Amino acid sequence: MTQIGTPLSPVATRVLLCGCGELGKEVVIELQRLGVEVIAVDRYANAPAMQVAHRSHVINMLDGAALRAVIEAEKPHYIVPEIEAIATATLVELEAEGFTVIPTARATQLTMNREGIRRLAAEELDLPTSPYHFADTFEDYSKAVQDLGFPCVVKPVMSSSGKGQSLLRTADDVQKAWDYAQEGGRAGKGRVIIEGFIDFEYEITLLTVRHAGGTTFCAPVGHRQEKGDYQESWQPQAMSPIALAESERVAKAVTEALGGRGLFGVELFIKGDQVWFSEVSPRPHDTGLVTLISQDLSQFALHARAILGLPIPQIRQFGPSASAVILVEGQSTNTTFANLGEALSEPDTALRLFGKPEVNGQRRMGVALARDESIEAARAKATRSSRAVKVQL
Ligand SMILES: Nc1ncnc2c1ncn2[C@@H]1O[C@H](COP(=O)(O)OP(=O)(O)OP(=O)(O)O)[C@@H](O)[C@H]1O
Ligand SMILES: NCC(=O)N[C@@H]1O[C@H](COP(=O)([O-])[O-])[C@@H](O)[C@H]1O
Ligand SMILES: [Mg+2]
Repeated sequence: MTQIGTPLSPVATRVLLCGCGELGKEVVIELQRLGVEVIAVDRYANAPAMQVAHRSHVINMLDGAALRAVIEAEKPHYIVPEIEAIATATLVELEAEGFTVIPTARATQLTMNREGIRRLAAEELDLPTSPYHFADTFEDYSKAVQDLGFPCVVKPVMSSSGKGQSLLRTADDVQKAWDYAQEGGRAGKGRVIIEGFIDFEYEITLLTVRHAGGTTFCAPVGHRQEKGDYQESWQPQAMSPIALAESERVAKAVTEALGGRGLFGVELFIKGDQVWFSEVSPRPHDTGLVTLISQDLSQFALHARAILGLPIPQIRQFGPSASAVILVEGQSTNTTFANLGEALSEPDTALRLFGKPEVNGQRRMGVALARDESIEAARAKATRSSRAVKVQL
């Protein structure tokens, strides 16, 4: 039987979050609402999720010994990865020693590296993906580009939010895309994936939750990306019944292969009735921020319920909804957000300001949310709200 003990007492139910950005912050809030004791871990102090957790630790999460030390000291009932860049080999060891990793240590290991998840999806599960090659050297990379032809996409195998990613249109792009991929990878220089370009009509994230009662899909989330980074998302994305059924088949297959309990963001490219698997996050997805206004149980609430083994009898979708990011560029540790009266002047709008302590370059610092009569109206409203926010560095 599922039970939750009093936080900060010997019977507490303890969750340790690895990664403390905007997505983790909302997961922590949902866990706090259920009376869970939350320990937040990230590489820098005052990260968003740390500000709402019971306590926090600052460590290099790619350092297996440091990660193990924190986990052994805190003895969490659930370890919840929130980003990809973690010493996942250590998570595999800890799981073998009896710790529970959400959704599974293997899922975090396979998705940390694009090669792991791509080979699983395309070669083991036989799911449709873009054609692809991996390369470690400029020479192999050039051959791969030649084989796939233009346009094609190159990404470091370890990166996220579009870091190090380029679209190659002509031979002139080959050298600079390589140089950028070598700079942009989160673990420094190394292997890249080269993918054939999929000329999709639209792309979706199919939020899929594996919980005690089975697998449940949210309504599809459509989104728009720039340079591999999400700008706006909306729900529901209109789809043909065949494309939706195929999307659910692909999402079911990949999440079943990764196993465990939790919410997954399955990224898919769609053209007519055709569906390609792109990648999957074994955790809430940035484009799923829209569910903070579009569903009674957001993707974060669903993750919390799934982790704790609680039921998810129904997910209520509230109709056309959208999110638009608040991107900030510059350098500051004293950012302020003004003109919020205008940003929230329309009905059915909401804001999340993440509380990130620093901007250095470009950073996602908040998101505007809106509901309306149509997807077009909801997108326009969310974008108006986002643009109304005046950021002072
Ligand atoms: N093979 C492809 N064909 C067409 N578009 C692509 C391809 N690969 C990536 N893209 C575009 O770039 C976006 C980002 O790619 P991808 O999801 O692989 O990057 P990411 O760095 O993992 O991003 P995130 O961490 O935000 O999910 C996709 O959502 C899509 O818009
Ligand atoms: N696409 C993945 C994604 O959106 N991840 C989210 O961004 C945070 C890092 O933000 P930062 O780079 O501003 O520190 C992560 O911690 C997570 O919440
Ligand atoms: Mg992606």
